[in-house]
Amino acid sequence: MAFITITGFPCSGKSRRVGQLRAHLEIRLRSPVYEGPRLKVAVVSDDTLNIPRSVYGDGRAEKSARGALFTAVQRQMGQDTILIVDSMNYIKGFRYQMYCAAREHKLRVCTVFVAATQEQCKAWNASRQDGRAYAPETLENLMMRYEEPSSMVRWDSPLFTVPWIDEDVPIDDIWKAITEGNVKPPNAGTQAVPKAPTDALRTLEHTATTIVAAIMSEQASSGGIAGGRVTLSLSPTLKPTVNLPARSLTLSELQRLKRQFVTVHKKAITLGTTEKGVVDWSEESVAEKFASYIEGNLKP
Ligand SMILES: Nc1ncnc2c1ncn2[C@@H]1O[C@H](COP(=O)(O)OP(=O)(O)OP(=O)(O)O)[C@@H](O)[C@H]1O
Repeated sequence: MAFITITGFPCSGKSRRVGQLRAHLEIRLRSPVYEGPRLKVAVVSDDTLNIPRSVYGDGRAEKSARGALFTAVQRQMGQDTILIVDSMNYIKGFRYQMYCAAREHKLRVCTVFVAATQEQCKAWNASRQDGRAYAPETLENLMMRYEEPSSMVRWDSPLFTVPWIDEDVPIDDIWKAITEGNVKPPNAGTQAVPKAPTDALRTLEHTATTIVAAIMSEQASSGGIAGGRVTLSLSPTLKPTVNLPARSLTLSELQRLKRQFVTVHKKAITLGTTEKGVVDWSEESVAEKFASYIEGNLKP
């Protein structure tokens, strides 16, 4: 039914906010005036998966913890659940990956940004009594790497920011987003017949490569800066549009985005989300996904 992504600095009070949010949601779902479907509220977090904070000091362990979180999130997504993912979710690409999974499950989505100053997080971390404190250098490092959400990109929106001084979460707005918000279709085009994973992987790689080449050629033919809304003519029938910054783009930055994009989706394909029959790995859909990924990740 709905998927709520929590994001924020380490030790910024995310779990505390999730506690407030969960309590509000349960009260509303039990209220006699609630006439919607029967729903349960579920939370997936580092703690529900027994992931210790120490993984954030070790790249490989962190990566595998993120994989475990994503698998658990995918398993618990469903029409009968309001699922909250209570973790830092500090990587844009990871939030995007979960957003795509939510779309595939036809869920309403929203993001809650738990905002606290670095000093506040450090102070809370230092006085933490639950045995879950971060090592000070890990805390520092995570704050540096943190990629703030933006209401301008599809996968973070609608975005609700809860400053640390606020008493409570903006439950009315969140409730509206998850009960009345738009359910985005898995893709903009037609619902395609699911493809075999090998086909999907080929299309993914090939379409992204073609888009990178098309952007470079568009840029060359417009004198070095394409800028603005650009239509890419990939084939007579496939002409996605993409919004580009008004500056010269380098091949290596586009290739880096391509590699990130392919990695994120490769995971989704090999994890078997294609088998649910609702995922479209057609060229049109991949082109649309990659165009929006580029828009959200290119530096202005
Ligand atoms: N508003 C607040 N006032 C006082 N203490 C707070 C507040 N918010 C959080 N804390 C304290 O900060 C610590 C971390 O809180 P919490 O577990 O909610 O943060 P978190 O962001 O979920 O942490 P983590 O990054 O480890 O998941 C706890 O000891 C908690 O008591």
